[in-house]
Amino acid sequence: MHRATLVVNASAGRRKDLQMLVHALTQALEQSGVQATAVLTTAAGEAQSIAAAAANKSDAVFACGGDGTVHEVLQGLVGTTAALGVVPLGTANVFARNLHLSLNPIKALEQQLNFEPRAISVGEARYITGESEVTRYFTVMAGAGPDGALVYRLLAGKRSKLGRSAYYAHALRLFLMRKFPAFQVKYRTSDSGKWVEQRGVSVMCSRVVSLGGIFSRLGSGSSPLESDLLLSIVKPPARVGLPAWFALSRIGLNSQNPWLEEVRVSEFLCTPIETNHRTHAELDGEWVGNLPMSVRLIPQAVLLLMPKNNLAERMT
Ligand SMILES: Nc1ncnc2c1ncn2[C@@H]1O[C@H](COP(=O)(O)OP(=O)(O)OP(=O)(O)O)[C@@H](O)[C@H]1O
Repeated sequence: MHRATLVVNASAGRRKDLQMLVHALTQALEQSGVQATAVLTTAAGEAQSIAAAAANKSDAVFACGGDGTVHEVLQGLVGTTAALGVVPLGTANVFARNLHLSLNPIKALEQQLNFEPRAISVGEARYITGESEVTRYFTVMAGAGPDGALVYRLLAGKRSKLGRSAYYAHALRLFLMRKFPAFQVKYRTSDSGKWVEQRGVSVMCSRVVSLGGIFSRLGSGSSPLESDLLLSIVKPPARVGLPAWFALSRIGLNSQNPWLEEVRVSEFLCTPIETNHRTHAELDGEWVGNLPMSVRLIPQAVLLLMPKNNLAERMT
């Protein structure tokens, strides 16, 4: 690695020492012989264009923030030759945890100086915003239903102030108390290639081993190295399906849950059934809008800094 850009979410987590930290991160790169540039965001959504502009002049672009920052930086890097790196400064840091990165930002950066770029597949979601179709990529998860409603309610600034435990408590209450209408889920199985139709009150498509905290077993067991998508569909009614999903996943009995279908797919499409009800969708923990949404896997879409040789297998 000769040149690296740090894209820093100036509002991630609850850091008061950000300026000093950015200086220390830049120094750590320079001391390793890497020419470093740091750019701080000034507004939500800006990390994407900063990363896209940095991609053609950097070997690696580090998303310094939480999963929302990784998500934005990813949008700017798909299809480029710059590798994605992560410096965890967020609240949940699910992607960084799944990469087995230290949660100490400097240590995480130093770890990745010994990593190598490896092409990974990413999810691609398409949905409508206003009049236009939007395409976005994800590395942690895509979901619709309760998790979409959760991130819709917990807007970014408020969420950061809440911290992890308050966030989980809020999530649990919302999942168990709110009404969630059924929507249609159409998916193509990765083994037979057949299209199957199902009704769901929640879909979750995870690309990581663990979503962390109370979500750790809900949509777990996938990896960014896998060449298909792991889809978890909770079947209606929500008042039975959602508590059963929470309870049985905690004790490792997902396979015994009659209200849960876990299937490996190459693509899926979620469409509302009741037009007077909105079903919220999220990507990597960021609210993106309402159903309909279609999702597929884009092979070898982006380079990710990963442990060398067999250490990478720890992600699977
Ligand atoms: N300068 C900024 N001012 C306000 N919001 C910003 C700024 N830069 C980035 N954001 C927004 O902050 C939001 C949250 O960022 P991020 O996900 O990185 O942190 P987090 O929520 O603390 O971490 P995690 O997602 O891991 O829990 C993102 O939606 C991003 O668009």
